Amino acid sequence: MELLCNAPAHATVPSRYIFPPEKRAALQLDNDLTPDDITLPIIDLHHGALSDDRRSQVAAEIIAAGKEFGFFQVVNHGVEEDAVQAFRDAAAGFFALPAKEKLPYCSYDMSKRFRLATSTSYDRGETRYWRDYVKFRCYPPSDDNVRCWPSKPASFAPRLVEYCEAVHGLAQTLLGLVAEGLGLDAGFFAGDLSGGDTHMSVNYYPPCPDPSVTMGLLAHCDRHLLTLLSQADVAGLQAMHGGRWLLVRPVQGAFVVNFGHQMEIVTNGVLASVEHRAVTNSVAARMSVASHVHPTDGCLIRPAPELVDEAENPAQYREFLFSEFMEAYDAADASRDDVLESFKIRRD
Ligand SMILES: O=C(O)CCC(=O)C(=O)O
Ligand SMILES: [Fe+2]
Repeated sequence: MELLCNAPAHATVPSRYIFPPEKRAALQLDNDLTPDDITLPIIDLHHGALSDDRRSQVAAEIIAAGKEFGFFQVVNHGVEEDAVQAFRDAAAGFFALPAKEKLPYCSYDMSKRFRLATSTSYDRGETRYWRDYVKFRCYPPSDDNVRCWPSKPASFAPRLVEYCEAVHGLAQTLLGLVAEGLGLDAGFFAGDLSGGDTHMSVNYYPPCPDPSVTMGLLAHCDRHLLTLLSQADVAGLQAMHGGRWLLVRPVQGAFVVNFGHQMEIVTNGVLASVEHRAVTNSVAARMSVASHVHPTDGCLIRPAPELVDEAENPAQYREFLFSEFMEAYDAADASRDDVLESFKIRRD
């Protein structure tokens, strides 16, 4: 496997990474057209010390941000900056290992519990994406999960456990606030809907000599319930908003939060799963650490009856098991419209 992280710094872009002009990102970082008056909401969680009044205000902010953008950032979220940095350092250390140490992990087999790969396994064409990544189950630290994690660097596993414990707590806090903001029971998302193993993607985008001809990560929606992403201080993530790509500007210490397809379906379309992608830059390596909160495989997914009204607001999606959705997503190569098609209820 030809990993970008094994190559010396690139002086030029090899042709297999050059997208045809019509498929390039019209909006690049170097040519940032994102209007200053549209910025993603930054929501202050007050370190979890929320009085009842403040709680309902924060819950309302989250729902408003979710409806308008499907994306927001959280600060003062209670996850220690040291824990974030320590895991980021360990993950960067993994990509920096000698090629032969990483070789045993290289795989496009999606059933592997820890795998390292490049570009994407959603093959929508020949051109490669300027990205290496690892994907694995990061929480809970069960024996089945832990034994698949790399032993090098030695800090990887212990720092991962600390990071994921903290991020799990934050995810549950956010889900409680989402439920409250929607008028659901505070524990609505706490059972099977968020009870599957959390999956992590660590995406590594080395500096690219010509960002205008490459893409970091294809446009996609996340397939699960909720994503919490650390991008540190290097920009590259863009979210679709009003028909154009909006740059998710790095905010010191923040987590970027977005909703996956399951949230869109369970809320009957109120909190949409929004398309996003990553672009490259020529100056700095970028690493994003995405924690994906999953339902259990056997979880029955359906629009929440509390949010459905057969006369005024009928269910837009049929019932299904989460495992069925996972298969459909892979079969549709992560395309938003294609994957949702088979779960939508037709009314014409
Ligand atoms: O690199 C990024 O910021 C985007 C990562 C992402 O969308 C994902 O891992 O699902
Ligand atoms: Fe994503």
